Amino acid sequence: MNVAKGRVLFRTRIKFCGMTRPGDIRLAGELGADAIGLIFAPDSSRRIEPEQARAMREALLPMVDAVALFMDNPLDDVREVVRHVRPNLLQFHGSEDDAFCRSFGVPYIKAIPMGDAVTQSAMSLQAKYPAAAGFLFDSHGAGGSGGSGKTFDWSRIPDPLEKPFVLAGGLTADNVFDAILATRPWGVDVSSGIEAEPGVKDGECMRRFVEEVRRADCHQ
Ligand SMILES: O=C(O)c1ccccc1NCC(=O)[C@H](O)[C@H](O)COP(=O)(O)O
Repeated sequence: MNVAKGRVLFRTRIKFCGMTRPGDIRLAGELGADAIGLIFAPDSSRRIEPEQARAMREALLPMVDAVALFMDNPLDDVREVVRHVRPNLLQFHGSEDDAFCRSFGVPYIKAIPMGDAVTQSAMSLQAKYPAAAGFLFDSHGAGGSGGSGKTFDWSRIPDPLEKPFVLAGGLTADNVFDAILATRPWGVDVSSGIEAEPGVKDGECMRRFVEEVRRADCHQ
C-alpha cells in the first residue's frame, strides 16, 4: 500500500494509448490494462477513423475503459466519435477549454504540456478546468503533439492537486517503477514505450510494463 502526500494509493491505473489493432486491445485487457486510448487527433500517425474504432471497441474485454483522444478536433468530430464509439472517457490534448470539453456529457481528462519552462500551478489548472475528471501530464510543449516517447522532469508536476492525475511521456518498462515512486500518480499512460512501430504494439513490452507497475505498487 502506497501512502503519498496523505493519499492512500492501492493500485496505479494503466492506460495503453494509440491502439490501432483489435488484437492489441484484447491483449491489453488480458495483461491487466485499465484503459486503452484511441486517437482521433488529426495529425497523429496513430490516428484511426470512427468506423474502425467502433469495430475495435468490440475487442475490449469487460472492465477495461475506452478513452477517445482529440487535439483541437472540430465539434462534430467529437460528437461522431461519442455517438458511434461510446467511449468511457475523453482526453483533450489541445487548446480546448472546459466548456467545450464538458459539453459532450462524457467525463474528460485534460492533457497538460510539461515541456515548456513554465507550467501552471495546481490552483490555476483546477480553476481553468473545473469539470475535468483529472489531468494527464505529458512531455509536449504548448501546442505540441503527444506520443513523443520523451520524458519530462517529474519533479515539476504541480502539487498539491485535488484531482487525480495520469503521468505520461516517454514511459517504458525500464523507467515506470521509478516514475511511480517519484510521483505517485493515479495512473500511467504509455504509447511509444510498448511499440514495435507507431500504432503497432509489442506484447512483451506490454507485459513487462504491467509487471513493473505492479512491482512499484507492492513497494513499501
Ligand atoms: O500518441 C499520439 O500520436 C498523439 C498525437 C497527438 C496528440 C496526442 C497523442 N498522444 C497522447 C497520449 O496520451 C500518449 O499516450 C502520450 O503522449 C504518451 O506518449 P509516449 O511518450 O509515446 O508514451
